[in-house]
Amino acid sequence: MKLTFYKYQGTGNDFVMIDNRDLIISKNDTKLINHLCDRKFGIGADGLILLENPEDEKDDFKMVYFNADGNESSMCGNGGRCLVAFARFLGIIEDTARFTAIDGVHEATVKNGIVSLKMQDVSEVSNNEDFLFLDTGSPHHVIFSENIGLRDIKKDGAKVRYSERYANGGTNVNFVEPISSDSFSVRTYERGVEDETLSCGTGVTAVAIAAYESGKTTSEKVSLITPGGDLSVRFKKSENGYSDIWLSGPAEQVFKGEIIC
Ligand SMILES: N[C@H](CCC[C@H](N)C(=O)O)C(=O)O
Repeated sequence: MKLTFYKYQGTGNDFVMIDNRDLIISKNDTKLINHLCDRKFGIGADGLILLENPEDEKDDFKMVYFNADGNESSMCGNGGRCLVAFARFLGIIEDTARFTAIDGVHEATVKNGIVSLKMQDVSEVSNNEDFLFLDTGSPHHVIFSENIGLRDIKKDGAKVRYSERYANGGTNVNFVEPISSDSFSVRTYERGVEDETLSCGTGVTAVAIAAYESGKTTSEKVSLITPGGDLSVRFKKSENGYSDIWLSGPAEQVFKGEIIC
């Protein structure tokens, strides 16, 4: 089969994007999806995203996300932002979008090359002595630490991800260093990639909320500096938790390609 695909990246988190409105790709083809994401034998990416026709008539499209290991996964924030840019490129939307992903409905806007994605509300944040845990569409373990630039993220992240605490399904792991009262440097180990990625959208969203929850910021708008680029997260704190959460940053098409598979 000759497959047309597009490669997108959002602050260095990169994805194979496929217009699957004709359902050419089966969601059960783990082997194919893993091959397409392989950086030596395939196209290479942190994940693969199918754009499909909406099931809800109020939606513009549907998002199906797979980690590089080929397994369908929980929500991908940077992937959602890239999918909005892809839908705009295909002419499906103009500057606003509404779509459904595995964690529910998302709204998005596109302005001056920046894609802003509304994330699901967060009602529970587990604030422990040396880490916080919350789910922003994907599960995130958040550790505030000094000198994160010196860390071996793959080693330190895998230790947490495969620990007894997360035996049931694992987690993503974020290492965070405060830069100012409203900006933080973040490095992320991603479940399903099983390595450090250059940024993680649900991860920086979790970091922004964890910073507020643990008193490391009093701002409801936070800058997150990742090895792949800068992201911004804004939210509203209420007595029920966190809502009106928006993840903003660039999302770019790198190339279009064809692959025989
Ligand atoms: N690897 C994550 C999903 C993708 C998250 C990340 N790429 C993002 O931008 O949110 C997981 O299995 O929970």
